[in-house]
Amino acid sequence: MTGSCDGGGNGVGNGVGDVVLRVQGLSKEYRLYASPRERFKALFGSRARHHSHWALRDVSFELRRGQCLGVVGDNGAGKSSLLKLLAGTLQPSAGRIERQGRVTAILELGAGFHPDFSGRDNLYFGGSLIGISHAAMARLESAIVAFSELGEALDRPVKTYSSGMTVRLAFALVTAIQPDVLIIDEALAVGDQHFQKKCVARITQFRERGCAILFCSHSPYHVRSLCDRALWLAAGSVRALGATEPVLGAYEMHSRLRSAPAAPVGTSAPQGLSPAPDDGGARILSLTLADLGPGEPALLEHADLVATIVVRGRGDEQPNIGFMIEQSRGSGITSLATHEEGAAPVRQADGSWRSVLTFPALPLHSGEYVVSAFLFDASGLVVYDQWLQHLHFRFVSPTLMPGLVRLPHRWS
Ligand SMILES: Nc1ncnc2c1ncn2[C@@H]1O[C@H](COP(=O)(O)OP(=O)(O)OP(=O)(O)O)[C@@H](O)[C@H]1O
Repeated sequence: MTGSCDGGGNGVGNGVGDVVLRVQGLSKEYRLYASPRERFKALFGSRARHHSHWALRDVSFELRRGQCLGVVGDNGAGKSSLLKLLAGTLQPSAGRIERQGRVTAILELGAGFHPDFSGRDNLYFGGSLIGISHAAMARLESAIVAFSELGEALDRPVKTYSSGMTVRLAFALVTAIQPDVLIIDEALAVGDQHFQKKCVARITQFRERGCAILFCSHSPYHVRSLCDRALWLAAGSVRALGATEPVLGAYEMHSRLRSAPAAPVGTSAPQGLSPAPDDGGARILSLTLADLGPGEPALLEHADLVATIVVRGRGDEQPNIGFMIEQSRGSGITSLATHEEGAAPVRQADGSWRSVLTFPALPLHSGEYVVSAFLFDASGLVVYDQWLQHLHFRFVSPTLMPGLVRLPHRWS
């Protein structure tokens, strides 16, 4: 499920500053056999009966105290293999991993729980697997139980828990002790919106106290928000490593080229609308564009683009709203968010929140475009809801020149 291990004494910190994780020449070979029979025969013979698949080849990097490294890459690039190697649940075929201090991994939350044991018994059982002694667990138990909010369910067998309850218990357990290195796979936060916020708050708090984080994600937004460095894995090798923005910019360019042509044109159906049932939590209620005329996609009949987004927040929390314009087939053009610009949504009489975003004299050339809306929490880290590529529109620019966007400019 998850793990913690104490890498103290491995020597990373011996006079090497504040490096807490050092990976050198790390490689992972998976051996693929044509059949179980071939695998069995390989145990007794000297002849190689497998095909090799190198999921990772010669990966090297360092992580320093307080740093957050985002790992990105296409499907199959080797991200999960890397995380499992760092967590110690997989053994490398070559290379070295040096750790300093406590390393905790949030991977496959709850997978190691015993279904017939109660939640409480699993705390002691699971705790012992991640280096928390019985005595230490007795001290931590009440805080873990409080964080998981499981109440009396704690004494029921885990097999009676919903998946949300299981991950709440697992998250509370593995993060009960602040690690020196935290490894997070994809899901930054787990469970419902309320628990997601708690998870993000705990992770952020760890980071503020100097915990190094290695975070694997398909969400460039989260990598940008959280990470100061990024590692791009391509076919098992390091394609780029460095400051977040240049690495992500290069990775996004690669993704765009790979996936073009992108979204289908001509539909105004709410694609990507959150499939979650309405549980009364925060969500986007509407996204509209003013002055859309007839046609498919609709023609924007005004030089200004005016988008109105109405959302439902959580309690009294001030939500944040994001908006993105993309070409219908091709590149993103601009993304904006209220928390980036100090432009708080306005509370309406019915309790909803509303932002109106105006692009005066829309500086785009003629073409077909699509817009998306996002709903964030107060911090901008938790994405409560997103309506991806929700509305397509056509725009005829007064400019006759070719291109995509009229940049601010000056002739002299
Ligand atoms: N147990 C395994 N046996 C054989 N091949 C494997 C095994 N696990 C992963 N692979 C292969 O290793 C490569 C890297 O897989 P990995 O899961 O690490 O990639 P990933 O970047 O996490 O992908 P995704 O984003 O799709 O989760 C892939 O080609 C995958 O098919």
